Amino acid sequence: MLKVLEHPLITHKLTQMRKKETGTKDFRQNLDEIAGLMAYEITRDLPLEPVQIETPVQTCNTFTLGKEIVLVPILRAGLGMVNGICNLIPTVKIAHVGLYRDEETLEPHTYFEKYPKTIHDGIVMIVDPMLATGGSACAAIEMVKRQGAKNIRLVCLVGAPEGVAAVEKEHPDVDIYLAALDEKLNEKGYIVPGLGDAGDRIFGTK
Ligand SMILES: O=P(O)(O)OC[C@H]1O[C@H](OP(=O)(O)OP(=O)(O)O)[C@H](O)[C@@H]1O
Ligand SMILES: O=c1cc[nH]c(=O)[nH]1
Ligand SMILES: [Mg+2]
Repeated sequence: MLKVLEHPLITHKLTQMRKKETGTKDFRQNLDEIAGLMAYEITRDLPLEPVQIETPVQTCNTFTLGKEIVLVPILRAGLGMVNGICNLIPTVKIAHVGLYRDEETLEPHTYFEKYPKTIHDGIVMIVDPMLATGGSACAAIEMVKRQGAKNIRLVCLVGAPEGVAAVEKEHPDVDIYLAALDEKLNEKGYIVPGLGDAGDRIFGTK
């Protein structure tokens, strides 16, 4: 399932990020804010479990979140989405998946992985601003599946049709959430119109 989260605040903030003159500080801040807004939409269907509590007035039958949520940022750029989501769901556990895309072959390479023990039982949200060829996302999904994860959502800011198709083909069980579905990839594998290299813009490495 692909869902493009169309919301005026998300669109406005993404436009600020796309502008080439936007510097590191504003790029990071807008990414942070969009990640929070996306998390609000994506968590609408989270399972709740019944609890009985005491209010100052009387006994109350109500609900709390029933499942642990595991956030999986794909390093580096995915780190830029962690704070915004943590602000909304402070109890999330955080895994880390280190992947970089070879600039020539566009193939993903793994350099780090670390997971909470309960990942197999949680609702897993893999986050990365960019879904280009889909190679990195598919590799991250395979990595969390190897840890036993079953309930997996992929949350990206900007996606290319090629990346969406790759994830849908290899992992039809994974729901994909985007803030925008762009036109295509260029000859270097960059998303068009896109926003450039997300990692470099977040961390100021270019
Ligand atoms: O869909 P794909 O074709 O795999 O491309 C997308 C990946 O490329 C970027 O990471 P990059 O390799 O630049 O690493 P970085 O986050 O460390 O900059 C981006 O953050 C994704 O992880
Ligand atoms: O457009 C793109 C494609 C891959 N990675 C990025 O950071 N940007
Ligand atoms: Mg990069």
